[in-house]
Amino acid sequence: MNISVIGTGYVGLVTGTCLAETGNDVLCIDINEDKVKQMQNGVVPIYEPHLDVLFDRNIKANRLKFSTSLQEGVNHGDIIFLALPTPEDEDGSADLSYVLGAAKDIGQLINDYKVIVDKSTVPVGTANKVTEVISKETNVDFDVVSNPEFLREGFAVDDFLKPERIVIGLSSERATALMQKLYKPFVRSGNPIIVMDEKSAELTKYAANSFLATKITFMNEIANFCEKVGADVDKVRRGMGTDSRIGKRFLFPGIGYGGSCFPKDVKALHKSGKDNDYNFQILDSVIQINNKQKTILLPRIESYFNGDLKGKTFAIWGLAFKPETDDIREAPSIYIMEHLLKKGAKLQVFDPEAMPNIKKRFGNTLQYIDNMYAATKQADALIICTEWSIFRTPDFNKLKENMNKPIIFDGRNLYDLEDIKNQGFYYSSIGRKIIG
Ligand SMILES: NC(=O)c1ccc[n+]([C@@H]2O[C@H](COP(=O)([O-])OP(=O)(O)OC[C@H]3O[C@@H](n4cnc5c(N)ncnc54)[C@H](O)[C@@H]3O)[C@@H](O)[C@H]2O)c1
Ligand SMILES: O=c1ccn([C@@H]2O[C@H](COP(=O)(O)OP(=O)(O)O[C@H]3O[C@H](CO)[C@@H](O)[C@H](O)[C@H]3O)[C@@H](O)[C@H]2O)c(=O)[nH]1
Repeated sequence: MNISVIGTGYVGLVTGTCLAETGNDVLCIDINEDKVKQMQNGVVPIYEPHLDVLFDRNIKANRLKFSTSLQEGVNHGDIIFLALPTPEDEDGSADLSYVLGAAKDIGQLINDYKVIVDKSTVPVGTANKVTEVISKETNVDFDVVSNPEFLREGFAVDDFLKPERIVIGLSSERATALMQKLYKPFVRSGNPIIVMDEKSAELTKYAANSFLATKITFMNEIANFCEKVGADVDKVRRGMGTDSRIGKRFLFPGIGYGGSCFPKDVKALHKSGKDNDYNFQILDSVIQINNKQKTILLPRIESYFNGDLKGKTFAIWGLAFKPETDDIREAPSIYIMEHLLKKGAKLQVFDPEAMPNIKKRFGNTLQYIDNMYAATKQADALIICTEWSIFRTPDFNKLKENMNKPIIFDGRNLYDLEDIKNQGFYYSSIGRKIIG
């Protein structure tokens, strides 16, 4: 099939590449000329594991192409995916200007039947809005489909190729047949394509993300309580997670959830509630608790140094909002670093992939070190914000040699308490007793 994807970010580029991988002829459109040039030159503009192999293969096979021209995109695709940003607006709602703007432009450009697919995360009722906007511009026949995306950054290719489910919200038989045909190769494992109405599909996405954010937040509260009463959240987590009704995943406490999705999606669902005369009390709490959790290490660090951080040097390991991505959107590291800089601290930072993005935001206020050990030289403490695998088994002797004092504040609970005690570190983590 001929497919167009409008927007080549984490979702659009993965969607386009994976659809080319199953034999479709895909044209990806982006407004960012530099990005399009890079892709036309065979360069993947984001860090996403395994994407480069598929990207290369499909460009070579002539199934994956790039352009800045929406007109070309509209002419090319039988199915046109909208993978555009839906960032948080000032009032917490999802900003639909990118999606509705593209819908209007498409309406002015179509001249034969198209299926327009909302891949972006959009509030209930958006498919109707997209339909209205396009209808105002054209009399040509078209269908609008809601097809929310559930991929995780860092695992995006695998999640797209082997999805646990595909949710499709639509009301037209013609579009149903096309979407079923498109997704057939991805559900060979027996995982379902779940077809429903547009509104339910739109809400499914927000419900899933908000539930996961709530699960994490619940565990963060349990962790905070563990510290009050002397329990160990790692043990509690294992004790709970083995109950199959609860499940082992997404029970890891830490310095809050971040990223380009959970923070904005929880707020957008909360706002949708308000707009429809429903008060999502649980989400209100989740938002507030997570805001606090992001900076939970700061009072501990300040109290350890008697409130005086001026001139202190901190090594920061992990800047991305999670491992295996270069994405720093709503990363807890940002909030921690901004606070420490305000207090006059010097920060020596390291991340395997996210340093260029952090540099765009922080400029030369940070010392960017391209080696995790070198970042700890003369540091008064090490602060861990992201659980990259390479941080899991460090050479503790090297750390002790490098640092002024062996002190670690760990926002991701990477180390075993007994091990770290034997190594002679002061160690403060989340929901576990302080060592040292
Ligand atoms: N990132 C994720 O893991 C993820 C997962 C599932 C769903 N989503 C949702 O998917 C949507 C896209 O997210 P993302 O992370 O891929 O965004 P992104 O910011 O990484 O990418 C968006 C792309 O759209 C381009 N763009 C903006 N305006 C355009 C226009 N008018 N025409 C063409 N291109 C345009 C930008 O240049 C950019 O390349 C959002 O609604 C998000 O909530 C994201
Ligand atoms: O036990 C856990 C699991 C995750 N997190 C944090 O939660 C955030 C989100 O993590 P994750 O869900 O792995 O990453 P995303 O790439 O943001 O993916 C989420 O957001 C996407 C965008 O909507 C959805 O498509 C995915 O299904 C959903 O998992 C990160 O800050 C993690 O550090 C925890 O603190 N504890």
